[in-house]
Amino acid sequence: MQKIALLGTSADPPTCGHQALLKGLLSLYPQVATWASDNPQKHHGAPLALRAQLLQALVEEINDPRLQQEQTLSHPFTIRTIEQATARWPEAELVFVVGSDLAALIPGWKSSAQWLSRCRLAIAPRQGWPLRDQALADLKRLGARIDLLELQVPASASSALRQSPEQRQIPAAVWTLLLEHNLYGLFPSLR
Ligand SMILES: Nc1ncnc2c1ncn2[C@@H]1O[C@H](COP(=O)(O)OP(=O)(O)OP(=O)(O)O)[C@@H](O)[C@H]1O
Ligand SMILES: O=C(O)c1ccc[n+]([C@@H]2O[C@H](COP(=O)([O-])O)[C@@H](O)[C@H]2O)c1
Repeated sequence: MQKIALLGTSADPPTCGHQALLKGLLSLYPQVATWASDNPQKHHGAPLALRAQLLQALVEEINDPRLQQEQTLSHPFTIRTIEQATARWPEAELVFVVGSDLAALIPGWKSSAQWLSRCRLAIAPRQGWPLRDQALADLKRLGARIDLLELQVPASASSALRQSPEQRQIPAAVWTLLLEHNLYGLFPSLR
């Protein structure tokens, strides 16, 4: 069965961390799908349609035919995303990817045991967020089948960049759009 890695992101904004993660996934999986979504536990800095555009710019910059932006998978709740992905690729083995910062939170997500039974869960290391044995044990108790990914991803975080945008931590094509739309207070005098 062909594996498809699925990476949902708030893309608020996409960072060099997302870029490295997507490229790393392309080195591990034959196909990678990404989308911008709302996170039910967060307030976002830009509207979803604009965040989807930012992510599209990153996907185009990476420019690999095995990477696609699948906005149809976008839903705040992963259970719905997995249902959509199963309908989209009924023959594939789905691999839902998260950074290690989310590992301990997944048991609190809507219907997590239900969607974990329908895909594999891949966890990428996130600097500053060591994967705790307790988090792994809790996920396994819920039935998760887990892949621990050996990837090097820079420590960039969208929340920090919303507070203080830093060009070297944002992919070039995304930066161009941030300037164009004056996002995240890049030009305070125009706010
Ligand atoms: N630098 C990074 N290293 C590893 N994983 C990352 C990194 N940045 C994002 N991810 C992962 O990518 C997915 C999407 O992350 P998201 O778009 O929420 O970015 P974020 O930087 O965590 O945002 P925020 O700072 O606003 O919480 C999550 O699974 C997250 O763990
Ligand atoms: O299903 C949930 O309850 C749930 C709670 C928080 C986040 N998610 C999903 O997890 C993915 C990563 O979210 P984020 O905000 O870290 O980019 C994204 O696809 C969200 O829709 C899902």
